[in-house]
Amino acid sequence: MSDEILVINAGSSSLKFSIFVDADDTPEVSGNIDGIGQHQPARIVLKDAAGARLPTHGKGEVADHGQALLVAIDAMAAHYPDHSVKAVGHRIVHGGADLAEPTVIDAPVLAVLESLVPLVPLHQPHCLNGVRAAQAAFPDAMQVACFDTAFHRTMPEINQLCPIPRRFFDEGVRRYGFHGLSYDYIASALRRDHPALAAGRVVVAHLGNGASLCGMRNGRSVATTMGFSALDGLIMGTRSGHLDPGVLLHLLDRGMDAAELSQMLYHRSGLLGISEISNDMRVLLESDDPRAAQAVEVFAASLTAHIAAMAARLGGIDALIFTAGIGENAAPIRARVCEGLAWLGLDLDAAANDSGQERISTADSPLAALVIPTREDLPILHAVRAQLAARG
Ligand SMILES: Nc1ncnc2c1ncn2[C@@H]1O[C@H](COP(=O)(O)OP(=O)(O)O)[C@@H](O)[C@H]1O
Ligand SMILES: CC(=O)OP(=O)(O)O
Ligand SMILES: [Mg+2]
Repeated sequence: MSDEILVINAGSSSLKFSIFVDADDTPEVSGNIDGIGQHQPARIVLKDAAGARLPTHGKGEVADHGQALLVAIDAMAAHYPDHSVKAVGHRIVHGGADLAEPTVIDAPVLAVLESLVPLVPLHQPHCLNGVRAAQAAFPDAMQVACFDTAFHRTMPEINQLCPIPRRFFDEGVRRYGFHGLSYDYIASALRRDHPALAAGRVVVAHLGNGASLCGMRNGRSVATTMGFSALDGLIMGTRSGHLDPGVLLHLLDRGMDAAELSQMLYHRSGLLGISEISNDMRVLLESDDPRAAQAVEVFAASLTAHIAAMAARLGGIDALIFTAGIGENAAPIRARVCEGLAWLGLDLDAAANDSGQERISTADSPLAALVIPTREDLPILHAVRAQLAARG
């Protein structure tokens, strides 16, 4: 019998999990359950410590993130029967204005997290379903919340203000920013492997289903493209990103209500909305439909423009980092963006980009471009270990 730490990352329609046994950072078993609540069979991928695929048995629909956690626990138990989970670390998308440090979840903390559901309706309910399912499955385990908003608490107030009447800021309508666990990991990987770049002006592009940029100086967040909600900034798989607010007024005026608008902006916009084919970048890159090509073009152009704007906020840029599903895997997207930033001093090494190297800019490129796979589970794991150590 051994003591394990389970790390859970509940996304909008996926649940990623990793189970750690030893003192190192390699999970014994990790998995991704995708397609949750989509009224179709979920996709379950399990891997062992060496990254090799493990067989899975689940083929049915997975209705919500609570059920997904049970699927994950079953899958884990099948491959690793002798387990006793000592602590569970959760990615919680929103910590609000008050919660930033990793926090042990008790009833009052859970109530605060519940109160933030209206701010991130696509994410926070799933995170909390995961917490409740983990509490039920492991009643004696410590549950620790780690927040996506926390990394951005260092942003100066001018980058947290929305340009609407100031009183709304005091009511909580402010730019919080998300994907902070990913940015936290990238900042630490840069400090470890590229200390000179880490000390400089860096733009990190987290390009998954949700996508955002973080502008960092000396490894700390200065500005980010997601704001009050996870809708702002870059064009995403099914979310609009930045949008003329006049469009929303027009649609409200035409009789759309808030629920319909929300459904459209979160689930039917972005790459899916423009292409009418898919939210999945792989599908769009392989398609020969002109609408797919247009969606890819709009995505890349918007991304390039936002990176340039972020560089201006930082007063210049020393490194551009690509991460998450699209950033790590979509070489054609990286190529378009890097070529569009040649005027900023980015000299792409096309062969390095196509062959999956870490550095994709030439050796003497003034602006360095790197691909660094993200590990959102690691800041959570380290926070859980610290909480366990603090409690003896
Ligand atoms: N080989 C690939 N080429 C292009 N896009 C890819 C590739 N692999 C994954 N992706 C894209 O990555 C996205 C999912 O990224 P991921 O970081 O797993 O998202 P999330 O954590 O938000 O669910 C999808 O849009 C998918 O199409
Ligand atoms: C906050 C957010 O957009 O998360 P994800 O990319 O996991 O959807
Ligand atoms: Mg994600």
